[in-house]
Amino acid sequence: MSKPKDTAAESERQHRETLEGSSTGKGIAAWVAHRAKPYTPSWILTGAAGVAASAAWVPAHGSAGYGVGLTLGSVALTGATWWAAKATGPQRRLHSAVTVAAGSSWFTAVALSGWNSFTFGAFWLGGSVLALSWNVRQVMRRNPDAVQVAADADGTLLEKVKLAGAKIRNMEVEPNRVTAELVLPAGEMTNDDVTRSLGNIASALDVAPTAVRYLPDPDSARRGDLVIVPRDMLSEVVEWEMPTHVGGSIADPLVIGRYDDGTPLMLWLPGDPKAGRNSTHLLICGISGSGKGDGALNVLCEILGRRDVIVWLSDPKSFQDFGPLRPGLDWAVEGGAPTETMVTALQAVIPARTRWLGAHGYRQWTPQAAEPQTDPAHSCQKGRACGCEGMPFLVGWFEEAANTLRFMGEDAFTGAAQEARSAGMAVVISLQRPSHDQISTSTRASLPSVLAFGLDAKDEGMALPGPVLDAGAHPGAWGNRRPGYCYLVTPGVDEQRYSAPGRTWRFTGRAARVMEQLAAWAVRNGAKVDPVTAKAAAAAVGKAYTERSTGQTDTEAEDGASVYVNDDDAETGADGRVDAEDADLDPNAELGAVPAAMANWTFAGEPAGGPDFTPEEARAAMDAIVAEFEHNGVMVIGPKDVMEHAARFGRKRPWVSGEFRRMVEDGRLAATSKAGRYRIVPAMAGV
Ligand SMILES: Nc1ncnc2c1ncn2[C@@H]1O[C@H](COP(=O)(O)OP(=O)(O)OP(=O)(O)O)[C@@H](O)[C@H]1O
Repeated sequence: MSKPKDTAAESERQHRETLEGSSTGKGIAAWVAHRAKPYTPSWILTGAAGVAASAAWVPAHGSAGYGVGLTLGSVALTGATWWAAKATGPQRRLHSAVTVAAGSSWFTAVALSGWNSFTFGAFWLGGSVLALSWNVRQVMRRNPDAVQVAADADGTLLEKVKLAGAKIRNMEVEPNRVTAELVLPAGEMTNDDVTRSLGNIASALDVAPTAVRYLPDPDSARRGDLVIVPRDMLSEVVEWEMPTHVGGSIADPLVIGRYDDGTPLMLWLPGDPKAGRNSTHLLICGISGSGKGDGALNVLCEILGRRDVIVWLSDPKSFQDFGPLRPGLDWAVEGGAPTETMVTALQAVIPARTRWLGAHGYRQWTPQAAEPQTDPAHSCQKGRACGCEGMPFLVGWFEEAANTLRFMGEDAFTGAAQEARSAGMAVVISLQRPSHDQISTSTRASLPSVLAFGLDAKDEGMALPGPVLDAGAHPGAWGNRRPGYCYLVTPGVDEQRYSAPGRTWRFTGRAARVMEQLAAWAVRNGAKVDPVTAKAAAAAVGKAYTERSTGQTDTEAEDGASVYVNDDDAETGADGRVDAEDADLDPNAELGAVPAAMANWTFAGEPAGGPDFTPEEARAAMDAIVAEFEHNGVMVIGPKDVMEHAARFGRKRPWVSGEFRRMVEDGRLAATSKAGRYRIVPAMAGV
């Protein structure tokens, strides 16, 4: 056990003592004095300060040097208190510092000017309030629930839940947490037996199922810590106020709520800061009403407050929740074709970004990569600083992502996700249900982090890793009855915390105004897309990116993008909107000559009534259709999308398929990783 000191047990002993006493007249006075005794130190100290200040007044009176000394002493004492209390909780630290600051200021005032109506009033009013505030803390420190649980969690409890023979070695009782070190009988039981008994332990102690957790000792099959958190400290709803670290780096923690013991709930998208690994992708999941939307807002607001990150976001829900933040996003699209285009661009920028990072000596993205490259150790030119523009971290965010994942196809997603982790990119995917019909096992495995809100119990296995569920995590117990309750599994957080519930902050109407201000801040002070990413995106999807609508006015990056002609970076695209008819087309296969049978399809048997286009006119019409798609920012298409238009001049599906092949040969279309879908090569890329 890490903290042998048992403050709750001590407060319990004091509590028992205060209740003891007799009921005779003398006895009652003695009992009152006895009960009041634990609360007297703060009052005695207040009185002592009064006496000491009166004594100090005599020599101090009228001395300027003494006045300066006292004032400096008061400041120094407050500073020392703040420093000395750094190991305690934030509330205790603030309370101590405020008490010392108020007390020493008052002492200085009396020492210099003596007793008058002001110093007297401040003494009895201020002194009483401060003394009482410490008494209140004393009362609150005792938590009968924890004490009761500790009393119950003895050998009888273990027998009741069929763990007879197990021993409790140490028991630590904190205000709202009991930690019992369990040692199981050698050769008879394993940690798995305790895991299986967690529900029974919760039932025996009459606490919530999620209040009991077991953290097995990784070095032993029969030892571990049984943690019981009797009172739900998360039941209080806390409103979101503002991001925690505006102007900081995306490498600083994103703080999105708190755990049940009050510590901050946080994650690092660029990866574990201690281990220095590659970035992580995040799955946010939870059923409707579980608070997933507010949870996502917590994460996104934290991201947008950082100086070195840009966000591409797809939201098929038409920015219902994210509306106020939209101007702060580098690129924002709704669902359907624009999302498909964004995914294509996201895949296309990966190799360009990885190449740039490698050329500048970064094995992984760091905040330094986002700054101008003035360090010769991070230069693309031998022996001297290159001065290249920095590359901000890129977050690709896909709301209601089940369709997006289907568009991309499993292999395309897992491959891209893997590569993106070393390209200074993180993908955030939000899903209502992480079930097998929504997300495949391998796609799930490529998302190392998860923020799981209340779920359907049968989806728990896909949401959280087995050991976290074994340790007592149970999001299925919440459903949508505990909005904002969540489990966070992510690199950088102590694994023992994975099974501890947390709660995000709630967004209310008032938050919209702050979000607008945050977006405005991001437009002015946040990162702008770097030329490498912008050019790779423009090469892949052209105007869909360069003419994207955002709240940003800086078009520098887009200007740079328009001269980019290297198409290698944009070789792959993705989608899943493939007709059954096209599914067996292999877009990557060698495009041989058009089959003989197809040659005859051309323009034969056109329906009567269709415009009488010559082959040349029909081809020109086809080119115009593709140009129209490009003009509208739809950069990934398939024969199905074109059919409706081609039918108007009497062309059928085989003719359209033939035209697709011609355009691939001409370089106007490029195959994507998905059968039957093609990326329009931006007209400018061939300039
Ligand atoms: N941390 C929280 N504390 C308390 N209430 C919350 C919290 N987060 C969200 N809520 C409330 O829960 C309700 C549902 O939240 P939210 O809309 O975020 O859920 P959701 O999972 O996104 O649902 P849907 O998918 O239907 O949009 C809202 O009334 C919201 O105010």
